[in-house]
Amino acid sequence: MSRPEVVVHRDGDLLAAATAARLVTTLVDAQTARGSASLVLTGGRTGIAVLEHVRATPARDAVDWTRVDLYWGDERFLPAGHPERNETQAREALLDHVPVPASRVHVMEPSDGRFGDDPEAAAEAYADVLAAAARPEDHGSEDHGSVPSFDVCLLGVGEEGHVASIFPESPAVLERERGVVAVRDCPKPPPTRVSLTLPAIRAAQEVWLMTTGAAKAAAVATGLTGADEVQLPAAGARGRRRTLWLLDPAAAAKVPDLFTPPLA
Ligand SMILES: O=C(O)[C@H](O)[C@@H](O)[C@H](O)[C@H](O)COP(=O)(O)O
Repeated sequence: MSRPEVVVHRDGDLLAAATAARLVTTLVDAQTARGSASLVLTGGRTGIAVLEHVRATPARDAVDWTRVDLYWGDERFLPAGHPERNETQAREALLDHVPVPASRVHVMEPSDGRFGDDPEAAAEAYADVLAAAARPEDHGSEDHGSVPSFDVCLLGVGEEGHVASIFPESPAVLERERGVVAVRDCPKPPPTRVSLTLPAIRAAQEVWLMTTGAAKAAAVATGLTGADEVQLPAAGARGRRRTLWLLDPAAAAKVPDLFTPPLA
């Protein structure tokens, strides 16, 4: 597992633009090396802003969108097309604007989908989707079920240190075997969600935690300086090859000097 690195961008808009540029380059590199690329999307303001910037940059055409597999780190368990679904927001921000084939957009089931109002069944179905995409060489040291070694996993960070829908001291953060779980009574609305677990996130080659604003500063500093993942799930979100915290100055304000390189 990789050691976290920190990049501090001058403001939130620049962070989203620079992360979009980083993402385009990383997807191109993965396609050059392997023929296709895989990306885990996140909900939240920063994650969606990054997708809007990808859409706006002419460099997005350097990516062969017909050879990108898209997954979600978590989904708000709502009816299909609901404006609060992470899928709906990602489609509007980017996916409706690039030629990604429907067969490569791996959504978590909505609450009016194949399994109706049963988030546990939706989670199990998503675990099957991931298992079908995993290759033998993707198996890592953790027993997370079978999960592809995603090229990049994007994550937002909550004020109390949640990532995806993995909240402090919740059943999801304690999960060691399954790669996907249903989440109930989630403190951030809506209360019912489906989420990857930390072991599944750690199957990714690169994990990018993106956040802005003073409200996140304590969680960021604690997450970077040795917190227990059960108390602060972001601390346990690491990539196999790279773990990047992409911050604005307000979110980075409490990070010890050692971690904060000059503004980018
Ligand atoms: O579906 C969601 O709500 C998320 O995936 C969640 O984990 C989000 O990324 C964080 O809460 C940060 O959200 P902001 O970027 O809006 O602060």
